[in-house]
Amino acid sequence: MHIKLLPQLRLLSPSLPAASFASMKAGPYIRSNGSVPILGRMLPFKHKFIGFATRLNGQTGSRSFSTRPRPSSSSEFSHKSSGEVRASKSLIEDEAELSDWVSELRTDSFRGRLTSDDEQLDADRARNRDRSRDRERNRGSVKRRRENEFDSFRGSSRNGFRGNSGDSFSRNSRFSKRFVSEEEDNDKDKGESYPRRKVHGVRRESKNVDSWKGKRNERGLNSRNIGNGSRNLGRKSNFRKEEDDDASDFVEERGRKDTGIWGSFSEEDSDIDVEEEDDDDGVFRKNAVSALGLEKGVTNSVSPVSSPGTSDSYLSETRFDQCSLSPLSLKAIKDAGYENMTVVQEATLPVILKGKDVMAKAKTGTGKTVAFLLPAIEAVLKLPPIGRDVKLPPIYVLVICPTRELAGQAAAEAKKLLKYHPSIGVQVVIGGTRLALEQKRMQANPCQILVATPGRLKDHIENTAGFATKLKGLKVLVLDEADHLLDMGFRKDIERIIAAVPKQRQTLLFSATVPEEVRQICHIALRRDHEFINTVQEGTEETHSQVRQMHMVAPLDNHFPLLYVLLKEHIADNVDYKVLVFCTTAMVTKLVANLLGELNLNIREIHSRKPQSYRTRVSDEFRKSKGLILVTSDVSARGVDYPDVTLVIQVGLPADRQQYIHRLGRTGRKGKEGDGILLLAPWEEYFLSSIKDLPITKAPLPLVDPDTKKKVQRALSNVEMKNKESAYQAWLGYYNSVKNVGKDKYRLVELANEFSRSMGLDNPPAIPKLVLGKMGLKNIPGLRSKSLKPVILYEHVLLCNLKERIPDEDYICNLEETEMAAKNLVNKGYDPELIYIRSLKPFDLYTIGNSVKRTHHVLIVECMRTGGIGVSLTAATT
Ligand SMILES: Nc1ncnc2c1ncn2[C@@H]1O[C@H](COP(=O)(O)OP(=O)(O)OP(=O)(O)O)[C@@H](O)[C@H]1O
Repeated sequence: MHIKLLPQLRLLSPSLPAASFASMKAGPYIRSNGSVPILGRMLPFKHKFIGFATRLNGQTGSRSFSTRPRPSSSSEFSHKSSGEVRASKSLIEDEAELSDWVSELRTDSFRGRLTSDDEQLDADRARNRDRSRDRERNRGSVKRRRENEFDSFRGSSRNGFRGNSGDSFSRNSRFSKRFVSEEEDNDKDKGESYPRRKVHGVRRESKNVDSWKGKRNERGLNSRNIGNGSRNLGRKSNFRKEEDDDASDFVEERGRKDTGIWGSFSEEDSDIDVEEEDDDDGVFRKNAVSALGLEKGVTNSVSPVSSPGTSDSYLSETRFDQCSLSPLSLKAIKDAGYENMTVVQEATLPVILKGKDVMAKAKTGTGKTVAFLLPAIEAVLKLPPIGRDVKLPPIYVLVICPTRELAGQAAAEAKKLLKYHPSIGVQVVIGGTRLALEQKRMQANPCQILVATPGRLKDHIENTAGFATKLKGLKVLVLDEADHLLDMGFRKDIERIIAAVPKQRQTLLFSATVPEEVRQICHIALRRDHEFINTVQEGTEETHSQVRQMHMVAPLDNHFPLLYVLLKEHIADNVDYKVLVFCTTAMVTKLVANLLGELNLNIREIHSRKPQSYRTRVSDEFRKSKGLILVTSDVSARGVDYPDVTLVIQVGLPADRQQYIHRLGRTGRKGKEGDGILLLAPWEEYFLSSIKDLPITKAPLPLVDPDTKKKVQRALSNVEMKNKESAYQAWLGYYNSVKNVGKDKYRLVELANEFSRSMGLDNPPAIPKLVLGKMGLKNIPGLRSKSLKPVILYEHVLLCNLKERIPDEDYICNLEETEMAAKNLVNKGYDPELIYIRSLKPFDLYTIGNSVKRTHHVLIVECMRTGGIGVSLTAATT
């Protein structure tokens, strides 16, 4: 059920059609302490306030709270065997943007001390030293004996290793290894550490790199030639495979049959001996059809590009001007400073220009955005101009990105490429901004290309007049970070969006990771004859070999001091340091940022609970800066292109293997060097099995001296109690959703309380009963619970000067923040039925209601301008 707040409908209750409220139950009459008099004073008319708490039959219970992407209902997560949890889209990740200051819930504040464990720390150090020594002994041929791996890691940065990496990459790019030969794969199967290849080129230019590579070789991992390989110059060796497809509802809707086309095409298929064929676009492909014995019923092609998977080179030898692009596009490309195509661009451009659907996989930071934007722009250029009399000019290209930052970035790249095509307009629609503003902007400006986040796009489809009609002219649909968008968290929105665009269209799916599950369901979006262009050779690393990856395992209560030491060490070694610290949830991010700020590090923080304007500002600043640390949740995990990031630290479990790879991919972009550290607690170590094919090595823990420990303790005691409480609750919610940890609730609570102690708290903070219920943690020993009161959110237009006169339990927001505040409160465990919004603008309230209803099912809105009475908006759309 979807109730619109039309101006005429402002007066609720008796006059509303009974059917509209059939599923609602009148809630308690809510009086807010003191709020009515204040509002009454502000308004020249008599003010009444009636609240209607509505309840959606059966839905309340099913909407479980989680700090993780979306609720903990088991159906909404797909668990991987290794214990990974494929996180669904978070309420807080992108759709639920939350006002920072609104999170100031009153709580009993108490500060504790940091419990440290020197003995454990020392034991860890000793163990790691031993392990390190063993490794050293085994190494034998390593020229420079290192005191320990951590020092070596630091040393490599000191030696200026990073400096010339970019060059080495462009020099060696070529068509590195395009295809793994049988010989190489056999080597791999035998566990040989270094594939023998008939290749030319440089292995590594830096000694440090060599030493790292040596380490990898010892581990039997895929150390490889870098930036070189068999030079099939001017050629591309792909192979093609087609197979039978089954029907799928969605594809039938699009008028074609499709199936889990990837299902039977395993990664080992790339070992198949193939025969080369010259394609008409000048691209050599290796046709695997006959070799695969799949001639019958073959429907799609899979084209691992032969070289890039084994090369860390991101540039190909092909120049943009060798491709049939419009002269004005070429001019813009030149202005952007791009001359040669990147490998993924070279591989995909000819295929996309031919109009084919493409799913492309290419490593992080290798130019996928241009790879899909450029041919999409060319497609628009080929279309006949729209007559002036057309009232609703179509949107031709729709790019969907999972986060706002990414959407903004893609739009900026599109604008660069459109520099000399002024008649083609790019617009962005993302959450956290006013729907009405976006509506106006789209009306007033050309919008042939639209970049959007899924939730807001769905909002426009449902609520913006004429928008659905404009989408009917769509020619190209792009899903950036496609695996994430097709994951459970976004799936419903994406399906709804796909249903709203024409079946006859070109679809492009791009990502650095394409797990098997996504291959199975990509037919939701793609045509049966699409091509899978994989520039990451199957069976080889999905990460860049010039990024050194390490993990450290330490008890939870050592994590904060260790993080501090790691950052200090890195800063000391890198004048131009630029670090990303990934935390598990938004509230943990906030806590860590507070702590590091207290420790006088140059910190910025970004997560979904920050207002969009703040996020944009911080993101822009970090892009341009050096000497800065960005503490972040997963809003920065994918796609965000921050140049020259020197170190990525991941604290705690990443949501899954893909997320680990994407987070790590914020460094090592465009062939640059970088470092990655994963900091885990001992009980999180199991995660390593899901990334065991990646060249990640265990590093001994750096020394944390007693002074440093005390310093961190002091800093922790300065962090506000409410931040610790929020972090504790968020931490509990996150790990509760992680199958391996959350399955044993008793153990989970023990660990959460360990986390609480690591923040310096003697007693764990109390958690709202409602939240505990939703997390399935009622009556688990070790938890403390509390009840919550109703809350009223005030739109601040008239009340901003009266903040101090508003009772404590109420909040003042501007209009965007009202929505965020509501979500924030729900995330904190407030019952949505006890959240009330007061505002003066019926239209905007309508907008808020419709946005919020996606995730929260009840908001009660009071329309005072007309002296109206409360109107209930419900989240139910069915
Ligand atoms: N042909 C090119 N030559 C040089 N630089 C390029 C070229 N194409 C793109 N770039 C630059 O490469 C950088 C990385 O590009 P982009 O962000 O599209 O990578 P990506 O593959 O999408 O990464 P991720 O997987 O993290 O999303 C950007 O700064 C972009 O401007």
